[in-house]
Amino acid sequence: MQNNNQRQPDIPVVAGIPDPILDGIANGWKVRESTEVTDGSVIEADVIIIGTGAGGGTTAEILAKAGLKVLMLEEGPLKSTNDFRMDEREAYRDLYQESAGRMSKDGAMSILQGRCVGGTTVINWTSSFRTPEPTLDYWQQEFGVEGFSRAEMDPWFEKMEQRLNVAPWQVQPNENNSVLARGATQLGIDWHVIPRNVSGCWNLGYCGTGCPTNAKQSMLVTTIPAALDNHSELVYSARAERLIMEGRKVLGVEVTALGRNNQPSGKSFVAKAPHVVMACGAINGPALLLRSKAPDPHKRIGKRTFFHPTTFCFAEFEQVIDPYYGAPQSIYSDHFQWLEVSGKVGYKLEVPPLQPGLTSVLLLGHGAQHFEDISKLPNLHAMIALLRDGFHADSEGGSIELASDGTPIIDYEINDYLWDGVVRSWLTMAEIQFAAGAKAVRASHVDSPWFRSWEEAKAGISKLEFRSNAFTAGSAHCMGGLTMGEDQSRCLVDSHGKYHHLDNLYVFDGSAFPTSIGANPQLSIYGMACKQANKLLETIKASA
Ligand SMILES: Cc1cc2nc3c(=O)[nH]c(=O)nc-3n(C[C@H](O)[C@H](O)[C@H](O)COP(=O)(O)OP(=O)(O)OC[C@H]3O[C@@H](n4cnc5c(N)ncnc54)[C@H](O)[C@@H]3O)c2cc1C
Repeated sequence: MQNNNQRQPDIPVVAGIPDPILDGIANGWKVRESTEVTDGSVIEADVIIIGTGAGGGTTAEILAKAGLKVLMLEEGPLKSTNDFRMDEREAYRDLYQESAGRMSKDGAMSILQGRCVGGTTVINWTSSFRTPEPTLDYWQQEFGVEGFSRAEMDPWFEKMEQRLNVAPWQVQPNENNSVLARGATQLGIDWHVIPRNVSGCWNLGYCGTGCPTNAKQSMLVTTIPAALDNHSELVYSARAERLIMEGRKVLGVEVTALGRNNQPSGKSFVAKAPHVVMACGAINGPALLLRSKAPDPHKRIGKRTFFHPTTFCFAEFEQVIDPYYGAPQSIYSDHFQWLEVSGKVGYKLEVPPLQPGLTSVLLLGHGAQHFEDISKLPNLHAMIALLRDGFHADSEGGSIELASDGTPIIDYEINDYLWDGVVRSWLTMAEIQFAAGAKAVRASHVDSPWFRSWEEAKAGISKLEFRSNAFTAGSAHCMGGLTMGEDQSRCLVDSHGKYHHLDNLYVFDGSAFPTSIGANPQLSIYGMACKQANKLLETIKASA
């Protein structure tokens, strides 16, 4: 057991760890920064993969190992082991979309998403869940998705779990996570240990700033090196600007070479291949298709974009929590998740890591009160509830539009249906925190005081008013926008991930989900991409 009154020692800067990317480049991998590609030139390949995150990395390894010449295009920079210094400021600037400042159009939801080689897998918190069965069933019933039953998907999940070393976390949870387990046990709420995709994890807690020890089995240290070992090519800081199309065929991709500060360098090139896989994730995937004016007879591009809108509840404890150290998410509860599949919104309970920069934003407020709140950080705990959006007529998701410069605008509203879930989740979290021994609890709403007892919180939280921008609704789970299913009037890609209205375009990433997942999405994407990339491989072989 951890002694809560004993502070953990300062963690030294991690040094002397091998850097697989630098080693690979030294050994002759084909890796170029986009500005090294000759302006106006054409790169040819068997398959182009746009984006190198969960979907892109998985696909690249499978196709490259089968002997195909794969070209990976990634808009973000290439950063690796030696660049990851557990420094929030550097990480948000270098590894996140819009330097971690991505927001919904009304400013009410903060959206964290990756932008680097390896995508969001480089900065995620390693929780690894298979797609819940009710979600798979719902997709089949509502969208005609085929081949995604529990029995059909499990072998693909198992394959990726083995590839990425997914296993329940064996180490004692940190105090931040223990609060959830303790409070839930007190109240008879069931909880479980989270499986993580790590190998030899040092338990540092800074997964969100890039793993400095290569323990996190992100695409950066697993599938991308495997693809590069098998004669693939990677061009980074390379933004797919537009698809080049003729009739029902994609001929190639216009690529903008990004230079300093992620801005266009003035150079561009074209990539050509008989098959193009989009794996640039939700938000940016739909934006690419909108910029390209891709065929969309039913105006579905960007529609049904989901986020697991996430609510926060903070608690102050007498004992030290040190919420920034240790595996970020190791305990969860689905007690309130599946009470009704498509009725009132369900939610998953987890515990986020509280690095100081992130926490100062999430805590809301300003001035002396904010200073006082953030000063309590070593004794603070936070719990999150991830609302399962997309399973109800009043939860149709957001939509993606284009700004005048072609960048995505995210229109997503917290409506009455979701607000009901927001309030219920705050009540649940506050009750668990008090049951675990919290001395004060605060919902992440500007009008919420620090409540001193569960009775006070119960009365106070129910009175908090809905106002856009008055409370924290964050998201680290961007999903949907290019709905998968066989009903072409509602869906854009078929159950194999092929775009319905083009013959050689595929979407293998989280944007294809017809709803949110109801669990952290990475393993759903790995399993789905693994299945779909193998199917694509069969198709390519059959047509050779
Ligand atoms: C802080 C944080 C913590 C998280 N924790 C977890 C967790 O614990 N468990 C879990 O399951 N999930 C977690 N997630 C989410 C999970 O990592 C993502 O859902 C998943 O990686 C998405 O996979 P993807 O393939 O759809 O897209 P991504 O992994 O985001 O990859 C898309 C890639 O495409 C690139 N790209 C975009 N547009 C273009 C373009 N036009 N041209 C070229 N490249 C482009 C992007 O830069 C990016 O690298 C977390 C996310 C965040 C932000």
